[in-house]
Amino acid sequence: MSERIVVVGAALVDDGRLLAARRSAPVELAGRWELPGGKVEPGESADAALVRELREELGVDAEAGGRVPGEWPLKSPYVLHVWTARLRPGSAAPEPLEDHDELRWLGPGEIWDVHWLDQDVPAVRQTLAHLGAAGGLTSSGPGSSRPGAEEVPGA
Ligand SMILES: Nc1nc2c([nH]c(=O)n2[C@H]2C[C@H](O)[C@@H](COP(=O)(O)OP(=O)(O)OP(=O)(O)O)O2)c(=O)[nH]1
Repeated sequence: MSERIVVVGAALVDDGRLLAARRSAPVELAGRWELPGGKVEPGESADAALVRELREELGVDAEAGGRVPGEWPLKSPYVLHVWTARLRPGSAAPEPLEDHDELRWLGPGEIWDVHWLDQDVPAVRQTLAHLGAAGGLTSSGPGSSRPGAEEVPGA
């Protein structure tokens, strides 16, 4: 029997930008970018895990929104679920306290400027579609960079 363990990743959005975090460990993931988050513990809800992980890793007071539809396989036995999240009023700004050595807030035209973990690319793409449908971020995918495409002239 194979047991799956859910890793929750946060699509933390603030002021129309998505937070990306560069992993500092383990060595095979170091230097690549991900959605901050971590493993859901036994008996813990996914949204509670997300809030806990964001507090531990980034020092922020966040609240979970909704789950982005989909599930992405990571190294067995892990699977990635993505939840939208936002900072609560009065939260500290995120800092790379644990697991990461750099953070970047990415605007709609910058999403693919960072070297996401390979396994995160489809999750990020789906997250953008989800956020775009909700009136949030929009961006074209990796390899289809169209500078300025998201700018709507003449408003
Ligand atoms: N948080 C997160 N982990 C990811 C992503 N993509 C990806 O492959 N992973 C992997 C890295 C790790 O092997 C695993 C999650 O581990 P973690 O180290 O972030 O979780 P954690 O804080 O609960 O870990 P732990 O040190 O307490 O055991 O999933 C992602 O976008 N976000």
